Amino acid sequence: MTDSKSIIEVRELSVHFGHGDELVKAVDGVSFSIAHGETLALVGESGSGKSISALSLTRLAPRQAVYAGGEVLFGGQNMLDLDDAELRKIRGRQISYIFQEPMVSFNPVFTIGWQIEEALKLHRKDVDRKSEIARLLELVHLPARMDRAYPHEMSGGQLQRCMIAMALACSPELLVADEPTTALDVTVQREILNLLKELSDKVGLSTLMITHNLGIVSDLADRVCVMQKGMIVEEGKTRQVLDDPQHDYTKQLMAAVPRLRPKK
Ligand SMILES: Nc1ncnc2c1ncn2[C@@H]1O[C@H](COP(=O)(O)OP(=O)(O)OP(=O)(O)O)[C@@H](O)[C@H]1O
Repeated sequence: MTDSKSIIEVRELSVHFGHGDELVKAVDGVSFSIAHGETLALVGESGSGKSISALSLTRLAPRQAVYAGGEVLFGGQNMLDLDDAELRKIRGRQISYIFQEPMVSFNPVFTIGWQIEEALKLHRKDVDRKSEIARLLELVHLPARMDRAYPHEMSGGQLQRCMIAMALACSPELLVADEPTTALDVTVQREILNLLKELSDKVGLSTLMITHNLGIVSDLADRVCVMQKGMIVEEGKTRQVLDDPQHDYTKQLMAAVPRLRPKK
């Protein structure tokens, strides 16, 4: 069981690829938990195991991955023990993902409204779908008429808003956002981050945010786990980790952030 404050608890998770000389310990004994309404950031350089950790929460890591040990406790069950049918009920409905590239997450031949409606049909048969689509678009600050637009008619920022609306369509308990703004230009990034912050306050969503951007961590995360080579090397409240990093690797990440203002 998870402790009562945690929505999800990852214990000693290990995920490997390959074997023998080619064994890659993508995730190597990782433990973390996320409380209700909390935003936890996983940070670390490329290849440190952030995405594989996040995908493993619902056993979505690539087919070749071997879940070599540990547990992912959610709703009193170990996700790694569930069968595909049980996992499908949780994915999208209780745990939703948003990814870096919104364009690849939408089907180009259907309108945005149609695609949100399909998510509602699948998971929330009880709602009035038309008004729910309008409510979701409004939640992400898009006009309701955007439901008739096709993905190619939207800007990158608008599409990422739609992606968030779609992720929220099933009122998930946990949102996993994997580099959600990396593909966007800087001003649009800021708008999307503000929206995610607003939603986490308004909807009380728990969020796992994956990023290599410490600016995002500073603005959005309550707590942060720093990953290096598949392991968590430092963990703590965001301010504490950013203001007083203990591990050399965290210090290096901090030093790599470009400064706009010269140090006094
Ligand atoms: N399909 C795969 N086959 C083999 N190895 C893989 C596969 N997917 C990921 N890996 C390896 O697992 C390790 C962790 O990858 P992961 O994508 O989790 O890193 P990351 O920290 O999210 O990096 P990035 O920020 O670049 O996405 C890397 O060494 C990567 O090469």
